[in-house]
Amino acid sequence: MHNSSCAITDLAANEILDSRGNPALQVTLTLEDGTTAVAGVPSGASTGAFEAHELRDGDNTRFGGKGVWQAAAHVTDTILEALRGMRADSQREIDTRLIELDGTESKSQLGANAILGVSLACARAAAAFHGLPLFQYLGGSDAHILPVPMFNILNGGKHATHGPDFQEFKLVPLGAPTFAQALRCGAEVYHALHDLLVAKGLSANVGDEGGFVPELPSNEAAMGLMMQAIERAGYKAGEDVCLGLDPAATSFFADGRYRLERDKLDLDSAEMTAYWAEWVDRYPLVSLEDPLADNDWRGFAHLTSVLGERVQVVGDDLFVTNPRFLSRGLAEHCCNSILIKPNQIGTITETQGTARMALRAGYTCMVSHRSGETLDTSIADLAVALNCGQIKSGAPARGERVAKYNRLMEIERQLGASATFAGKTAFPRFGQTHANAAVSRPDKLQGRESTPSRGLPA
Ligand SMILES: C=C(OP(=O)(O)O)C(=O)O
Ligand SMILES: [Mg+2]
Repeated sequence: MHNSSCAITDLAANEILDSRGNPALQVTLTLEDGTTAVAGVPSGASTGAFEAHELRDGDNTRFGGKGVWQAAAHVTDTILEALRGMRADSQREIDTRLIELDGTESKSQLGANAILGVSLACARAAAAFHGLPLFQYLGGSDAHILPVPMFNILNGGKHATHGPDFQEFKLVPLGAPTFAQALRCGAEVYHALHDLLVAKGLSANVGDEGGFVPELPSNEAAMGLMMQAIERAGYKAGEDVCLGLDPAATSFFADGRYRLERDKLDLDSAEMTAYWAEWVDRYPLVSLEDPLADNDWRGFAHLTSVLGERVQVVGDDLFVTNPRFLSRGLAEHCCNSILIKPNQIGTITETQGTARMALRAGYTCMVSHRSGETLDTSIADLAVALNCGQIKSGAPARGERVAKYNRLMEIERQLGASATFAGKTAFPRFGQTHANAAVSRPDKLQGRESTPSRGLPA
């Protein structure tokens, strides 16, 4: 059945600023019946080596970052010419056409930013045309699971200066009964951490994703602060709230060594794994993302064999949302979870394909924002569409981060009685982990925190 009013008639593209103040691409798509949809494309800082190519203008710098006018021109010239007249609700055909049109493995001809902007705008327009919310259009009538949010409340690595070596220290409020209460918990612990930092005379400045960036004597001191903030906010660590990490280890890996400046340590891959094993013993960690560098496949296989029964090991830079790298990971038993970032692969169809491939293989999936974000909230809908149960979108503060969390609350309200918060079920290893380590062994934890060489300044 052909309905011509769903046909694509126009595409517009322009530069906007992302949350770091760098140019980002915004695409507006129009259908024959007058429906319009807008999509914004985010941008990473700690990018994986094999991510789809984000097209940036040469040295034509604007606003302190490189522009996206070339990508915008591809949208309004080549892509519009190819898609004009196609039905917006034929997402798979449209994405296939975009891939063919580009013709490169890395989407470097048209730019993955141009391609994703169109792919997303197309999905949004089709959803609007059919009178469906985006999560239902993408996920069908069974899309009902609200993801556990991971709140990155303490920033380091490439997302902050003078912070810890590790990029993200995250709260995982898996014990909450609803998404809205998980969000409230995240905000309360975030504020408790702020007050704790002020009380200790530490900086409460924030990094790219809205988390605080205190200057600390060791990386582990950040874990101590997270635990104290949870307690200060009146929650029970290991029960109401667990912890997640994204060290983004590629950023401190060179010549086969992991160099931790804060800890004055220079480790090989096996020693880095042993370092993480100690943290898994000591803290209620449920998720460990990119604990090793993105070319350390053997190291990942070893780490997964040692820790994979107890903790979620997530491949972000390792898999770059790409089925080719995920296949290698499945074959070599690397990780048991994948991060899903639409702009790492470039189309909605491929993003959903990689996520479903992972879920079929028994891997968990976490949908993710980028460190340079726009106000686009598509990832919130995508997480519900996939029923995958996990999302990360930074701190529960800053407009571009809370836009996604607020959208999830809206979806929860829309779904009403059908809404199901993923909670602990999103973490199949939760019961087997040492998730209660901090609760059942407070003496050990306290001991570590008061160790002078590793402890916080008074
Ligand atoms: C969100 C992340 O950072 P970026 O967008 O800088 O890659 C990440 O590494 O998971
Ligand atoms: Mg990451």
